[in-house]
Amino acid sequence: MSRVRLENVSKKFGTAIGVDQLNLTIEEGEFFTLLGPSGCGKTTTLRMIAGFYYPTTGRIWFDDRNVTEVPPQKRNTGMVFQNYALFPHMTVSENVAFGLEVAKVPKPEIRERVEEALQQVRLGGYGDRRIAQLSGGQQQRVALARSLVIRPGILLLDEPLSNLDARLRDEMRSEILSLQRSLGITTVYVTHDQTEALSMSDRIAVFNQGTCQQVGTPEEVYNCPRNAFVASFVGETNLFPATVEEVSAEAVRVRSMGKTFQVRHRREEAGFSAKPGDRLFLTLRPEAVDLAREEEEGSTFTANMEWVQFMGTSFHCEARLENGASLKAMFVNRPDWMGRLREGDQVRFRFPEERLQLIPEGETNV
Ligand SMILES: Nc1ncnc2c1ncn2[C@@H]1O[C@H](COP(=O)(O)OP(=O)(O)OP(=O)(O)O)[C@@H](O)[C@H]1O
Repeated sequence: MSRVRLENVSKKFGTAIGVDQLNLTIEEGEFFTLLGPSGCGKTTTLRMIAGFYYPTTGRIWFDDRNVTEVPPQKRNTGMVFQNYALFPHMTVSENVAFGLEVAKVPKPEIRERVEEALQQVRLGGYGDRRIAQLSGGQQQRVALARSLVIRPGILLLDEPLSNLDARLRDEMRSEILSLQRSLGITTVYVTHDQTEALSMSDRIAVFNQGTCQQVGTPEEVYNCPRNAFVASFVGETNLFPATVEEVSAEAVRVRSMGKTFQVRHRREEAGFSAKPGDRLFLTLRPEAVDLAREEEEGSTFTANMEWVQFMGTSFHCEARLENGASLKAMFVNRPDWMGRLREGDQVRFRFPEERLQLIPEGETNV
């Protein structure tokens, strides 16, 4: 098992920047996810950890070993690719055995280890099948077995679930996670899917345009996003432009959409400071939006319901506020609410002040 450290790592492709000045530490045994939209640099980062790319500048460490320019086969990492990269003309066992054959491991040991790896991914008895005879999910398991059979210190997974249908994805998510937990192997997982990242990871690094925007536990990244990009990429959110009126020890008073809001401080640790006149975003997650009671005043807004979607466990809706801003809201399904949320209706919403947060307007880097 290894701890992985990236120190001021940048990767340029000609003049294009793949990754810029990245500093990351992935702890031993951790399930660590690189999350971000297409082209943000997550695969480039994973490939540098694997040794398929060398950084243009900076250093990579596995524990105390500088591996910056060590070739992939000498790093003891196991990698699962998005398209699995299996050999279609070989059997399952031959695919899994490949790395051990190359390393000239004795035949009886290869047989034993291949069987053990297939058991780990619940493919015991499938050794003689051909790859073409397997479903997508089974092929994914073969790829996983092939990466585990070499007993790597670090497991690298590049969007391993993106070719599977939704139900299989959920199933494989739990399987990969329980395998990782039982082996205790340091794992770096690349995905653009925030649900995968939130549900599987010990910690997440959120990427945008080649830079890391925030590193934290799923709860930290979701509940205390550091900037507008993280707030809107990890989950959905409402962002309303606001101006700071007054800053006290406990709260910041802001003006937004013609109303005044008191927002409790909770960002000192992130180095956030605001002064009167500053422009920033007031944010509120859709699930924090509430319906106002008849007599209620204060932070309430009348809005026109533009659409409502029933999702089974919840209703998702979007409404247009009087000032033209749109508001996303989400309500847990309660049968007694049927018919209360209808497209075209005037609805009064409440913004609970304890759920409001402030995010600096221009901040894009950590
Ligand atoms: N071999 C390459 N040559 C030139 N540019 C590259 C190369 N690989 C990546 N890039 C560029 O570097 C940036 C980061 O790419 P990267 O593949 O790491 O993104 P990603 O977040 O993994 O995206 P995706 O999810 O689409 O794979 C992109 O702008 C991409 O075009």
